[in-house]
Amino acid sequence: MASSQFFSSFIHPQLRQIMDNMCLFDKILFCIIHFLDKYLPWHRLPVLIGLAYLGIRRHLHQRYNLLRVGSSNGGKYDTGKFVYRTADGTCNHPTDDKVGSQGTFFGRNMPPSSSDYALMDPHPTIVATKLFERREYIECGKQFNMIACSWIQFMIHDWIDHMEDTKQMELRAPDEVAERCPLKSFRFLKSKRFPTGSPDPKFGFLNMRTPWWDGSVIYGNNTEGMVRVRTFRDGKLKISSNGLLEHDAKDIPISGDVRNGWAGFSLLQALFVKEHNAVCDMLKKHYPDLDDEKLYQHARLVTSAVIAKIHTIDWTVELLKTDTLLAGMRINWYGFLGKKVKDLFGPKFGPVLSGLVGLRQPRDHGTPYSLTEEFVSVYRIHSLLPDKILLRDVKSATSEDKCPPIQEEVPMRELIGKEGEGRLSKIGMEQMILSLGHQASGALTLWNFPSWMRNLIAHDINGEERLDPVDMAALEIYRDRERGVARYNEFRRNLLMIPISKWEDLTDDEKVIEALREVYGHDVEKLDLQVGLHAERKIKGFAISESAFFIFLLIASRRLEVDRFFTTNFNKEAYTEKGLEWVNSTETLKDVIDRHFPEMTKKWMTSSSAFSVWHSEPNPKNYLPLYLRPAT
Ligand code: HEM
Repeated sequence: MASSQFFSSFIHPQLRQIMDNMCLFDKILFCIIHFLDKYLPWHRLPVLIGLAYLGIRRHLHQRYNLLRVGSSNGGKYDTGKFVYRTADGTCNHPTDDKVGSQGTFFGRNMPPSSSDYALMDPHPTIVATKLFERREYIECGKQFNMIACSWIQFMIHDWIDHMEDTKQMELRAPDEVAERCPLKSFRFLKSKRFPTGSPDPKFGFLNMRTPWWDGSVIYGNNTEGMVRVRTFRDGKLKISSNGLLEHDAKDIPISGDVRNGWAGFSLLQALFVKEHNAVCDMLKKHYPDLDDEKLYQHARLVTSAVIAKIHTIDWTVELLKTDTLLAGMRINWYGFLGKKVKDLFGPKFGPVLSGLVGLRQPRDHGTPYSLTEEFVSVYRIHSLLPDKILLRDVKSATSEDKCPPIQEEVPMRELIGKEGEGRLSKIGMEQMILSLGHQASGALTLWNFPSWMRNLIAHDINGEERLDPVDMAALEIYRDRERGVARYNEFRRNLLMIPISKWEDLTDDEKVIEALREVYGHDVEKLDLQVGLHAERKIKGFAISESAFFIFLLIASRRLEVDRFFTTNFNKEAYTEKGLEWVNSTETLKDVIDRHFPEMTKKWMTSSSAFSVWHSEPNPKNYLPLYLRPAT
């Protein structure tokens, strides 16, 4: 009791109750990070101290921010019989065959919101109109390009998708904003709720994609999807002669996921189908006895691991451009001792020194794996999308040009769904990669939500157009509330962050503060999560908010350490020796682009990563220890 009072005196009053449930050791750790949050923000400290802070935070989030929702209803099985990934994500968890399979519950990082605000308070269309809608396109600078934007959609479609209900809901814009709304009202399907069979939480939502990092975005989420994309020859997947995705009789792309696609997304699917097929060729050359099934299975493991690695040590590093995160993400894959030591000794020194990949046993920290409602919410980042794509013309470039001149500006609307597929096939793969590479994505800030998405014809899981257009900006606000995701301040408290007590704690921008007052009055508790994440003052180098980042910190490691195929079965038997070499020698998206388009990056990319604007300067030399630096 006395120790409880002692520690409480250090802690913000609104966080004391959370701390009371911690063991003594965690209370001490919590006091350390709380002290730093108040007085010495971790991102201003030297890299090693910053890493220690993030290590403590990740530990606390693993203990207090992984909540189980419902049960998988699975059972024991013989892991020895399942040495490859299954089509629907079953048989990955070592003792429960259903964990992480298609159609299981989304988990949670915190309890469903306990606030009493009504579902329509304030009306989502008011929030969308007054705080979200793009007034003038704001770019995110040179840090993040349109390949990076397409990439994250490519990943989202690997991991998460809520099952819809058959019940419709209508949102009607209040008079106050109706004149300014492209849709005065719109209809959409509710998210389908299922009882969990347990009191806490009572209801949950199902994920229609497999949450594993298993490449389901190209391979499909079940047997039917897998059969659709395979050629059943030499392990390969279907691809058309122009290098882009093949299409069926209804002009729908043949790929693992076709919902809400656009040209940039389809382009990355095609690139990784090419990668899969190249892995098949390599394996067949070295192991001529492997049949179609084995070639497919090994190549799927290798390609999925390449995708996971690029996301970890290339994409995330561009999103969070700081030396601490550059080191942190490389440590996740290779460990503190770095790539050279891991190449020599393998994963034998444990997760900190040798990284998470190749661990002897998967670790789920007591909660079976799923992705979470809060994870979905922090990835609602549609403001990355611009209004148009600037097509660049290599043929008319001179030898002095660092960037090919603009040939045409294509509105985003024309690049989505079937129309987008048609445009992409005329543009061609090379010109599209190059154009997206040279174009910055949108910034994640208020008043930058694409206006064209406020009157959007969405596409269903079969790639077919929906009948009713939706206002995505308003729908995103509604979705978080419908699913019981905490509002901004409650979200922060649950993530052990200091809550805001006035608008000035969130931002220095007077115009934003005025707009927040207009929508939420003085009630900071009412602030919607999406608005808070977009309005929050950013850490230098971060494209996203710190509040969103702490969810990533937890989940980015979890996706690797919990998966049998990145831990116990990350070995020669599952991947083959040559397959492991392929994963090991591929570090970045640039490596993959170079493999398939050898001249492109040499000529047109000066940036350090294929995810930052290609004509930007390479990163300055950083001060990381040599062994932690990426190869140049
Ligand atoms: C042209 C490109 C895109 C289109 C047309 C599109 C469209 C949509 C639509 C219609 C929904 C479902 C809305 C609902 O009923 O709740 C959705 C959900 C979502 N989108 Fe996008 N999107 C695009 C790009 C992106 C990008 C770049 C991201 C970046 C991460 C993203 C992240 C998400 C997330 C996290 C969800 C929620 C999924 C869920 O509820 O399970 N989308 N998108």
